[in-house]
Amino acid sequence: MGAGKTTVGRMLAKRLGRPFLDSDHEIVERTGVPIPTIFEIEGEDGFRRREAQTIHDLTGGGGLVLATGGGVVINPENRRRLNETGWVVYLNVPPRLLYERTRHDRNRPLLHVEDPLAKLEELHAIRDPLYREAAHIVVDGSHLVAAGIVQHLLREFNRLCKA
Ligand SMILES: Nc1ncnc2c1ncn2[C@@H]1O[C@H](COP(=O)(O)OP(=O)(O)O)[C@@H](O)[C@H]1O
Ligand SMILES: O=C(O)C1=C[C@@H](OP(=O)(O)O)[C@@H](O)[C@H](O)C1
Repeated sequence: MGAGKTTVGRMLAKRLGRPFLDSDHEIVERTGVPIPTIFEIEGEDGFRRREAQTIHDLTGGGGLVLATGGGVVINPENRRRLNETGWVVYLNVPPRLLYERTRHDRNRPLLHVEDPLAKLEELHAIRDPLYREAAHIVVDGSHLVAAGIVQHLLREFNRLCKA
């Protein structure tokens, strides 16, 4: 949901010396069309099926930093798969800031509504417990400096690996 996962994920991957992948980008590559077009032709259900297949295909091998679309947690199998195959980070950003960071971008079909802030508030309320269920680390993504979030994550990964 425009929480800053690309910014933070790329920086983290660089620090870890691992490749960075983005599941939405992979879906666009596979279909050859932008995400709003998938929603138009196949509806949200069609997009979610492609998303689940992509998550399945990109996880399990390890050795990479994967950014996922904000709705990936709706599907219990996605939550389980992500949680069991890697360290999952929930980058939590309040709806008002999500709105600020996404309002110039037309690439999010779920936000093509009259009141995108209200939609973000609704989605955040529904999804927050699901992100927490899937995640090993919950981090405040409203931090101003992405590098600070990355430093924090590196310390947390270290702690988890030693536990
Ligand atoms: N820590 C941050 N502080 C301020 N702005 C940020 C931060 N992280 C991301 N942004 C901005 O928010 C927007 C969305 O970030 P991005 O990383 O592309 O999000 P996502 O991949 O989750 O959609 C971009 O304009 C980016 O510059
Ligand atoms: O929140 C969602 O359900 C979605 C978020 C989008 O990704 P971002 O999290 O990058 O916006 C994209 O996967 C799709 O439009 C659906």
